[in-house]
This record gives sequence, C-alpha cells and structure tokens, in this order.
Amino acid sequence: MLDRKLNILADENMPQVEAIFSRFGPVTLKPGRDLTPADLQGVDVLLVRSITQVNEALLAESRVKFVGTATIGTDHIDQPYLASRGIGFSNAPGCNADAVVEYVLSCLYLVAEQQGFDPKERTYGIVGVGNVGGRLQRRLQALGYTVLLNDPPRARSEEGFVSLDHLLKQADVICLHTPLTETGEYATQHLIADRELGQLQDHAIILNAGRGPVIDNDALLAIGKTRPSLTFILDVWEHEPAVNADLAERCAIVSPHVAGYSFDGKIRGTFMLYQALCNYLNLPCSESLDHFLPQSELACVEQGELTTLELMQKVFDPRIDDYMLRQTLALPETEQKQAFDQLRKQYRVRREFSSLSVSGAKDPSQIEGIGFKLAAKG
Ligand SMILES: NC(=O)C1=CN([C@@H]2O[C@H](COP(=O)(O)OP(=O)(O)OC[C@H]3O[C@@H](n4cnc5c(N)ncnc54)[C@H](O)[C@@H]3O)[C@@H](O)[C@H]2O)C=CC1
Ligand SMILES: O=C(O)C(=O)[C@H](O)COP(=O)(O)O
Repeated sequence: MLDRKLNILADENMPQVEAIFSRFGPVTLKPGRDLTPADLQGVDVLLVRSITQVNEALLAESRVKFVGTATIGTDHIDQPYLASRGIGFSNAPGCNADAVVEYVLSCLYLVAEQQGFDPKERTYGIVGVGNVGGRLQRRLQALGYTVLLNDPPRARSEEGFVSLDHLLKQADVICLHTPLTETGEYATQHLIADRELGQLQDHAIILNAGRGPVIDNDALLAIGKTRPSLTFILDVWEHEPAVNADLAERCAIVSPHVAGYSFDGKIRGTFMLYQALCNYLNLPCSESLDHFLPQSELACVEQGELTTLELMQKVFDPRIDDYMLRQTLALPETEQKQAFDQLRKQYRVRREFSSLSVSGAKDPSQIEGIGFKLAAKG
C-alpha cells in the first residue's frame, strides 16, 4: 500500500496510461516535446517518450522520484544524473521490437516487388543485434535467408559476427538497429559516413530504423546523388523532427519515426513501466497486460490469391506513412516539424502480424516465419 497518492505526469502519446497508472494517483497528460521545469512542480513520477530530454535542466528543482520512458532507446535520458539524485529509472526494452521487425519486413518486401527481386536471393546485414536486430535475425533465418551480423560489443564474448566493413561490402540489404551513442569505444553517431557508404554494393539497400544520427545524412544524400542504384529506406532522421526534404525525396520509403509504433508495442511499453514502478515501490503487480491489449480485433483471412506482401499490408502498410510524410516536405521548417510530431501523435491503431491468422496458407513455413499465425484447421 502507498502511504500517499503519487502525482504522475505522462506524455500524452501513451495509450492506456491513465487506466494503467491511476492506482498510484492522479495522472496528468502533457505534450512531451514541450515539458518545462514548471510542469514538474509537485510531480513524483515522470513518464516520457523519446522526444523529452530528461536531464538536470528539467529535473533540478523537482521532487521526481521515478522516471520511466516507454521506449527502447534511452539516448534522451541523462541516466548518470538520475543515479546521482537517487531517482529510479526504467525504459521498456523489447516493447516494440516486433513492430520494428515488421516495419523492416514490410518495407523490404515492398521494395522487392517494386524492383522485381526475390527477397530470398539477397544477403541481409544487421548492424546492432540486440532486441530488434536479434528478432530480425531470427525471422530472416526462419525464412531461410542468409544473414550477416555486426555487433562489436557482443563480439567481445560471442562468436558469429563480422566486421562492419565486411558486412557493408557483402550484404545486399543493410539494416541499422544500434542505439545512438556519442562517446565510448562503440560510439554510433555517424557510424555510417562517407567511408562506410563508399563500400556499399551498387544495388545495396540501406535501411535505418534505429536513430537518425547513426547515418551522416549529408553524406547519404551526397552519395545518393552520384550513385542512383542505391536504395534508401529511412524511418529516423538526423535532426528530427526536421526532415531533410532532398534526402527524403531520394529515399524509396520514408516515415516519421514510427517503425516501432504498433498499438501492442505502445501498450507493452506503458505496461513495462507499470511493472517497473511496482518493483521500485515494492508493490505487487496486480494488473495484467492482456487486460489492456485489444484481443477482440484479431482477424482471420484466407490466403487465396493474396501474396505475402498483400497479407503484410492487411496489418501494416508502410506506403501510408510514406505518403503522409511526403505531404509535409514542402512546408516551411517550423510547420514541417509540427507536422512530423502530429503524424506521430495521431498515429493509427496498428496491430502486429501475430494478430492475423492465415488459413489456407500456400507456404505455411513462410507465413509463420514472417510472424503471422496459422489458422487452426477444421
Ligand atoms: N524507429 C523506431 O521506432 C525505433 C527505434 N529504436 C532504436 O533501435 C535501437 C535498438 O533497439 P534494441 O535492439 O531494442 O536495443 P538493444 O540495446 O537491445 O540492442 C542494441 C544492440 O546494438 C549493439 N551495438 C551497440 N553499439 C554498436 C556498434 N557501434 N555497432 C554495432 N552494434 C552496436 C549492442 O551491443 C546491442 O546488441 C534503440 O536503441 C532505439 O534507438 C527502437 C525501437 C523503435
Ligand atoms: O522505443 C524507441 O526507442 C523508439 O524509438 C520509439 O518507438 C519512439 O517512439 P516515441 O517515444 O518517440 O514516441
């Protein structure tokens, strides 16, 4: 039992946060990008997304005792500062990893159809093999595809990894899933810059659904101008919410940092923070995640003449995000940045592939490998 109610301040873009957290006390919602120290007065628990910089400037005058971010990434959180103040902290590792993997697969199958190649004939390179990259690896391998892995921190104690240079030269499709780190032995800021881009094969596809600054965006645009056969797929941008319109126009598929935006992933992220706060307060976790996930929307389709890509598009269609972001590119910068945030704030309810049961699958192992359920026979 709590001896007093806690005041909770949450980003307005956290579905079900009031339902999940109201047992601790009143929940106030605010736009995360604009939080100021004044908003933190009287707040005990702060729940954010990736757009809030949580640091001394925001928290110095506050009594906040616990900070949670409903995201995988933590580059917006000054964790040493929180530790120095004894403020509890949790992120939500893995919460939206399946959504990112499904974004990647959807984009790759779409580009494969547009360019007329069979995805299984390509070699895939994954840079950053953690929650997201590891799940992508498992799905690609389940489909029988060839996968190269690069993850120097893991390679210190594990087998099976190649150097970044080897991966860039050998892979046809390169997927970036590292965190953003600016310092240290494995810093990822501009991990992919002029030299690295120069090693790509002519027909290479490079996809970034990690953090924008992992690729030097100016270098990407420059090489994009001289090597027209390279394909770029970008969900994240170096100066978000600003988007370099020239670069976006050079990309095959663009989106406003929504690769992980499945409804399931967002609820999972919020729920993981609920569990973390319960642990922090030594309280039992009495709620269940299933209670908050929309089970009733599970759908079943007959494959019939539908291709795998068409099945994917029944759940998630990256062309919608691509179209919506492109509509904003000609706006003046301030309006374009607001539009970027609005697209994220008003994001549609997107489920994950596992919400779709497929009956009459033409290739059951492929359907399962992608992440759909096979409908029970009979
Ligand atoms: N676009 C989106 O909507 C989303 C983006 N993300 C981003 O993706 C990142 C990865 O997510 P997770 O896989 O869950 O994180 P994770 O922490 O589980 O895995 C990251 C992996 O990258 C590796 N790594 C670190 N430095 C590296 C380097 N220099 N070169 C190669 N590998 C390196 C780590 O060893 C680790 O295995 C997050 O940090 C976040 O920034 C995550 C979710 C959604
Ligand atoms: O989990 C992460 O890390 C992400 O990048 C999130 O999907 C980003 O979502 P927001 O927190 O920016 O809404």
